[in-house]
Amino acid sequence: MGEEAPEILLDNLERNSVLTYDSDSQGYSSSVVIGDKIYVVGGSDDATDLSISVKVFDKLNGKWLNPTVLGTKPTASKGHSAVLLKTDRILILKRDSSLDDCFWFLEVDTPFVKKQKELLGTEVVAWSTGVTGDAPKPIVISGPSGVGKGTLIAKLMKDYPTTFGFSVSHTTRAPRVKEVNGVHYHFTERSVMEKDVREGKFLETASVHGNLYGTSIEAVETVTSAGKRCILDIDVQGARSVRASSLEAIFVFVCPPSFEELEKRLRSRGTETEEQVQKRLRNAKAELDQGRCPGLFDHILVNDDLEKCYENLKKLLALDERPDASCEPTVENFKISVYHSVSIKDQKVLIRCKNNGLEAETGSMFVLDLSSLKGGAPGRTRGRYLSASDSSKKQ
Ligand SMILES: Nc1ncnc2c1ncn2[C@@H]1O[C@H](COP(=O)(O)OP(=O)(O)OP(=O)(O)O)[C@@H](O)[C@H]1O
Ligand SMILES: Nc1nc2c(ncn2[C@@H]2O[C@H](COP(=O)(O)O)[C@@H](O)[C@H]2O)c(=O)[nH]1
Repeated sequence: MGEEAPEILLDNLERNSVLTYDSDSQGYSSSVVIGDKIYVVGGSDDATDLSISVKVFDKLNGKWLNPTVLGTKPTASKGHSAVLLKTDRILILKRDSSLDDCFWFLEVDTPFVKKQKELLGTEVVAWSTGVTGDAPKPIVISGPSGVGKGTLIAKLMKDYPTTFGFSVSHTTRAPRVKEVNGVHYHFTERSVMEKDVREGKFLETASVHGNLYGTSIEAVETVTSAGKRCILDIDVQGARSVRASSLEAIFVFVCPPSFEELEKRLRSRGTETEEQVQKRLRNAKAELDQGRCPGLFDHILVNDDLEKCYENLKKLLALDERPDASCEPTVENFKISVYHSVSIKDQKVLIRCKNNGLEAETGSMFVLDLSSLKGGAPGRTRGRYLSASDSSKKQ
């Protein structure tokens, strides 16, 4: 496309959103105007790129900006529609896709994207996929080293392997004897991890006991894409960063019954040198103070008797559990056809699918309720409630 402004051919939608045919790349793209920028979604020049591409044209200086694209990208489709929602995100409706792959949100100015723009110093956009219902929130488990976080999480994962999934962190620390790369951690060189941090691949990072640790956006997405509830084992600094992010989670702080017992557990684990044990115990004092800071953690658990603590953890997770997404009604035979139109009215996106281009009266209409949407990048956009009207069955 060179330095030319995107050519807007067909104004088929309200609110600055149009579908275009991009003759250079032989693919459909849509252009959405927000302020001084035009977001061109799709129509990649790169034949090897199997995902929907994003380009940004700056109207002020007449230049194309190459944005950093965060999150899992949607795979390319045979076409899509784009609808501007407020001024911070664009809804992309993929044609001929299953319900689970049809609704995507391209965030262009949400709080998460704004923060990443600041951090990276580049233009940033972030993808988030829409999921039905109020999927259960991720669980952040923090507490001083040796308190038993890993032990409690291992029990949960063993008892509920299809419900919970562990967010595998990155760390620059050396692996312990029984630790497996990719299972317990992604063991990484500091320079590699720092580069990934600069490229915006991390939800949070912290320097803990002299090493760098971090949760990548991909680690969380891998778990949620498998339909599981994500568990993060991170330190208090990490919990604070996640709290400040747009990832809505439940925060649990695990305390030892006493400092002496914590020291005993840490030593009996036998994985650290004396010098490292001393460092971890020093840090534990500060962590215990911060853990009690009001507003950071939703629940505090004392891990005295392991079985009792585990029972309490399970109770609080059940308490916070939202109705299972699979209980949400679903639309039968949902598919966005070639001939469709999209409009917004009263917080609702109306999608009219016609059987062909001529018969205006036949086909189906689907309604997406915008008022129930929450969350978003770096997680999923939850609360995607869709209903069908006229010839389509009601959910
Ligand atoms: N309630 C408990 N009573 C006695 N020992 C326990 C209890 N919970 C855990 N432990 C033991 O304490 C040691 C430390 O536990 P664990 O490795 O799970 O801690 P952690 O909080 O994950 O530590 P780190 O943050 O360093 O990874 C382990 O040897 C574990 O078996
Ligand atoms: N902020 C983050 N903290 C993390 C992450 N992964 C683990 N941790 C915390 O580090 C300490 C030490 O862990 P260890 O395995 O070396 O004993 C512990 O408190 C973990 O909770 C992370 O991704 N981010």
